Amino acid sequence: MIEVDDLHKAFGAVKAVDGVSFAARDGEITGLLGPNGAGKTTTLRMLYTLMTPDRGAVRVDGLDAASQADAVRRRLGVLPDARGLYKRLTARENIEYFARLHGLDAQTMRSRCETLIQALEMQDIAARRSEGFSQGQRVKTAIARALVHDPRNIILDEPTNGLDVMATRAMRNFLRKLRDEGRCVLFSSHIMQEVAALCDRIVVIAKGRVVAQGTADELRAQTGEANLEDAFVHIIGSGEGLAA
Ligand SMILES: Nc1ncnc2c1ncn2[C@@H]1O[C@H](COP(=O)(O)OP(=O)(O)OP(=O)(O)O)[C@@H](O)[C@H]1O
Repeated sequence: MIEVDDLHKAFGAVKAVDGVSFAARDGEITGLLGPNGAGKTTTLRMLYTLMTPDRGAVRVDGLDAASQADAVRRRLGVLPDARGLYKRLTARENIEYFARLHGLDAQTMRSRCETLIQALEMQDIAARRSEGFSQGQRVKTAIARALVHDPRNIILDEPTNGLDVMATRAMRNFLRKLRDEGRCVLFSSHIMQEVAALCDRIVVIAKGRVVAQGTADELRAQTGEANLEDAFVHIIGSGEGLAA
């Protein structure tokens, strides 16, 4: 469970995040949807303790991210916006390296790696050096790496960015599987169809503020629009920046 209470972050005169509050629950996929520059990445960075908020609080499974940052990090698996891999290492070695950083013993490390390689269908790339990997192969490796310590809460910044149709479908199924295991899955996207297809709850963010939140049905009901695309346009005030 991730709880966000009145987060603020400014860069000089730019108020990137201006009072964001929401909760992402266990056993649900929560989508943070907003146009380019809305403040999604900045919000997520504060959630996974990379950035300190100017104001506000984040709690993960009830733990405060500011005062208990290490415990919070252990409970989080993060796919950040930059998916840097160690290019001299194979996919498996990239994953194992993170397992060691998390202090996993050798047997747990091997079994977690194997489970993730199977679940993400990475058998063909596991022994390949990651230099030259396609975008989809890079994302898979980065996700496996993020989940190696079996976290209860998973944060993904635009996980399907740059993926083709098949890879996007596979990613959606994988996120549903994590949800069905009872985990808390939170991801950002500027693609409304993506969020509509996948999310149990949607948090719509624009200009650093939450402008609506709820299930797809609730958002449609709040706006009086028959379809979700029209509801988003209604909420945000324009369709600009919400790519199809
Ligand atoms: N490190 C930074 N320094 C200065 N301004 C920043 C920084 N990070 C973000 N911003 C600004 O904060 C605002 C929100 O950016 P953010 O990256 O959080 O948006 P986003 O919703 O993730 O957008 P996108 O969909 O384009 O990735 C933007 O105006 C951006 O230019």
